Amino acid sequence: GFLQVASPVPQGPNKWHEQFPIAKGQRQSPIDIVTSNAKVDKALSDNPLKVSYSNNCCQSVTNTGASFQVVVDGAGTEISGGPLDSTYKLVQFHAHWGPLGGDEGSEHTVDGVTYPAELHLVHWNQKYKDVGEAVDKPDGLAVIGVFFSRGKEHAGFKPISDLFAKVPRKADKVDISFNYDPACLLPARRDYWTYLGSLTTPPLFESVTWIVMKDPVEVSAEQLAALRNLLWETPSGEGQMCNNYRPPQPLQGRLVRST
Ligand SMILES: CNS(=O)(=O)c1c(F)c(F)c(SCCO)c(F)c1F
Ligand SMILES: [Zn+2]
Repeated sequence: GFLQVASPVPQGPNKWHEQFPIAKGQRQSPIDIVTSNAKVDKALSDNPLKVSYSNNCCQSVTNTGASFQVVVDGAGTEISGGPLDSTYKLVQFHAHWGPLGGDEGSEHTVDGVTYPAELHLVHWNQKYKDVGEAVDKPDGLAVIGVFFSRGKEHAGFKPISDLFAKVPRKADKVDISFNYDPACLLPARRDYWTYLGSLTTPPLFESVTWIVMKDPVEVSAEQLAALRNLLWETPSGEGQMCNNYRPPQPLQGRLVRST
């Protein structure tokens, strides 16, 4: 369960509204993506999503106490096009996952189907001076979500998943000394669903243009298990970090568009 700094007992997602009323807002995330209700929007293909990351942008991996976070030096890590009206820069990526060996763990679901984990590549709108200014603006952030399915090892994710054992505790941090291009984590087919939503962890700001890739990428059972080398505080003391996902929230009449 999630930790709320204010109270000694961990407050799960169904209690967040007490401290963050926006939890019951009109554009909360994640959602269940009902594929038959998604509307193909030609404008998305007419102006394709452009992902141009550099391969020396990743600086370090840290344990945030809620996930791992690969911190990125935003230089040359831009996305634009598709649903975006401006250029956004990558600031970090992290993931959400479920219990050992289980099939739940993703935040978004597709026609009710869950995946064992979901990667989030977080970008901020360059019209703002920094991510701190962007984080609570309606067009402040763009998050690319990538579903992880259990299968063959993901060679591109291995250099990162091998680092989790080096950051077992909150605030542990290890530098990334090798070249790494986060674009290797994207599926080959770049089709996606997009909708207006929010952060999925407190403060739950309604500031995210979501871009959820349709195709999952395969990672091995061992790579999913490596996520549990990360530890966090549980009611009975330190334990394996898992189930750090928020379940789907009411769509509130929003339109989900599709390429
Ligand atoms: C989408 N996943 S999330 O809500 O859990 C999430 C997160 F965990 C982050 F740390 C950040 S960084 C914000 C400025 O630092 C973020 F934008 C997020 F959207
Ligand atoms: Zn996330």
